[in-house]
Amino acid sequence: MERLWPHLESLSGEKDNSNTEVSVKPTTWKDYFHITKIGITLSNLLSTLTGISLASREGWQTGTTVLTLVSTALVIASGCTLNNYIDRDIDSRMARTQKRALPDGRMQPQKVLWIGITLGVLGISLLGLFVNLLSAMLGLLGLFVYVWIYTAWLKRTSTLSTVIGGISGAIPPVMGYSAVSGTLDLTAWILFIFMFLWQPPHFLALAMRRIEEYRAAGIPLLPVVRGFTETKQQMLRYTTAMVLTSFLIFEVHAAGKGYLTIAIGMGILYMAFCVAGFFAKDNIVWAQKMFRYSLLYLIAMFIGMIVSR
Ligand code: HEM
Ligand SMILES: CC(C)=CCC/C(C)=C/CC/C(C)=C/COP(=O)(O)OP(=O)(O)O
Repeated sequence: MERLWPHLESLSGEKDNSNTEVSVKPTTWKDYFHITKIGITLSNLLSTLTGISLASREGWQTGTTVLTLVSTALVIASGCTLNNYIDRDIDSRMARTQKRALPDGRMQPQKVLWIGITLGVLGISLLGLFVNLLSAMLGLLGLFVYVWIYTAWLKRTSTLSTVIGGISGAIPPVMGYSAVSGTLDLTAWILFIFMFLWQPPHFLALAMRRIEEYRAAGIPLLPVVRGFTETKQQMLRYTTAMVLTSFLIFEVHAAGKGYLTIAIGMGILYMAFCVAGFFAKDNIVWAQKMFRYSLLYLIAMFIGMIVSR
């Protein structure tokens, strides 16, 4: 295992020397939240809530909603914690990530590994025992794709990492939907495709903004390998497909006219932002705005789906 995936040494029980270079500092209570990437966990939870809402047309079931949110949060937090564990070597090479608890020596890798495993076992068990088997299986699939396929393998080796990683990011809303409906119907698939398509423009904007750091860390992202023009073309393609998919949520009567208004307005603006990128004087400033807009767009769309029936 060591030769193929040197960053996974402790999984095989071998000695972990990854942060022996840095002094061991005391762990703060905040570190326990931050290793779960609390911002990403909570935003994924909003997507789960949206899935629950779309499937709850007959009215909310409070028990199922609370149980689904708590157990899905545990599964996502598990994925993020295990991502922090596996990525501790590359995280120490980038300014954005080197102050995290592991690269900074505030937590021991073995401890983080066990926290990640415990959260995952707890979340999947709760889903399987108290929600349904389908949502538990989806959680397991999301965890597998995010931790093993994306983090341990593709992130270090291929520009396809973010596209394949997008499968895991598209699963939480479907977990919410299937927790209530018990099925994977057309609406569930549309939701999945919408979230899948949202992610490449979201992340490619960040990858452009931080290109020098990613290049230095040796991560083969699209802007690093193919340059800015190709990246902008791909962002426009994904965004166009995502905006068209967003209209289908109205077409299948999963959300109402209020939602459609938001989808059209915010969608056209998103595409206009993408086109503006080809004329941008400063690519980094443009990319920064695109990243922020990707988050604003998603929050507005989720609120539209939840509120407009
Ligand atoms: C291929 C999939 C994805 C990739 C590669 C990705 C990557 C990233 C990265 C690297 C950051 C850190 C930005 C920074 O530190 O400056 C980030 C931030 C963020 N992402 Fe994503 N992301 C993905 C999917 C998602 C999904 C599915 C959601 C929500 C449903 C999401 C929501 C957010 C939010 C809210 C932030 C800002 C808050 C924070 O950094 O804690 N991302 N994303
Ligand atoms: C069900 C389940 C577990 C779903 C996973 C949901 C999830 C956490 C989605 C985010 C996907 C993703 C690729 C984030 C970036 O990680 P990164 O390692 O590129 O970010 P970093 O560079 O900031 O560490």
